[in-house]
Amino acid sequence: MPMHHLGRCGHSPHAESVSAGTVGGFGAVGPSAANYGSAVAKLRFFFGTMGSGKSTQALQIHHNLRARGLTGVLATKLDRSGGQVSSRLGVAAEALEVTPGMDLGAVLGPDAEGSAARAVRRQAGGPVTYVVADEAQFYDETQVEQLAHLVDDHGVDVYAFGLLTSFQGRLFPATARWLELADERSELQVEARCWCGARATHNARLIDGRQIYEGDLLVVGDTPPSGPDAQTSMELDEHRVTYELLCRSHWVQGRTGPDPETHHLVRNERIDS
Ligand SMILES: Nc1ncnc2c1ncn2[C@@H]1O[C@H](COP(=O)(O)OP(=O)(O)O)[C@@H](O)[C@H]1O
Ligand SMILES: Cc1cn([C@H]2C[C@H](O)[C@@H](COP(=O)(O)O)O2)c(=O)[nH]c1=O
Repeated sequence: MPMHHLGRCGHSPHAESVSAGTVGGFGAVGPSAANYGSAVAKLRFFFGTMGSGKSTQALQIHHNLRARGLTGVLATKLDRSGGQVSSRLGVAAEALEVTPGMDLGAVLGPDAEGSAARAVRRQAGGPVTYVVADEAQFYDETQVEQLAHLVDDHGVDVYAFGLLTSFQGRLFPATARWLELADERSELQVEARCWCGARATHNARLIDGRQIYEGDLLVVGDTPPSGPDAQTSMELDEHRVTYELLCRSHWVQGRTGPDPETHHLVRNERIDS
């Protein structure tokens, strides 16, 4: 029997499924009577900086599951290339575009009805038994909870890939929710590097080449070398937005490169205040 058909105690998760909407909710303390889905399925959260290989690994996992005949979807939200998961290694694949407020239980669940659910099942090649979710930091917190319900109630395996912290050095709200709910949390093993050679732990946002610490949380953009010249480089109010990977020390200092003249501190008062 394929792995995804085994529920807890060997029961089929589909036979004992309970609609996501009926579960007590994550605010409730202690296990819910309805939480008796698959013992095998897990909510996995993989995190790293930009350029740490998240999309590459998401594509690999989806490819390997598909290659063994498992039916599931690749999903993304606000990917740079729109409607697909794209890796800087050059691989890309069509993906379900998760939009704000989209009810993932209603779209991905085994009992889901309607044209969106049918389209998803067509893309999955059958009932959704796994979800590979890229750009997971952009999901609504409610959507993270909906995916956790799919794991517990329907035995759907979820593999989520996202950033830990924003350009402000704070957890994304969705990331906090992934960390709170995940069965497994893993840091990506490919070490992105700061210009100084240390492991990059922070994502800096640069406006016209200068690091900033305040602004909108979500601004789709890219890292050099593709960033500055790429079509995907983001223009915001006629300013060029790029991202740079830095070690904590250089992120705090606002030092985005070796030359103190051109890679100088712009404002570090935010972190001290
Ligand atoms: N030409 C290349 N040769 C080998 N690896 C590359 C090349 N270009 C990019 N990469 C790898 O791709 C990684 C970025 O992968 P990607 O999946 O796009 O990252 P993320 O989704 O985390 O932003 C880089 O850390 C680097 O290891
Ligand atoms: C740090 C940070 C990043 N973003 C955006 C920029 C990119 O579009 C994505 C991350 O993509 P990747 O696949 O991990 O390279 O997130 C943002 O909106 N806000 C931020 O603080």
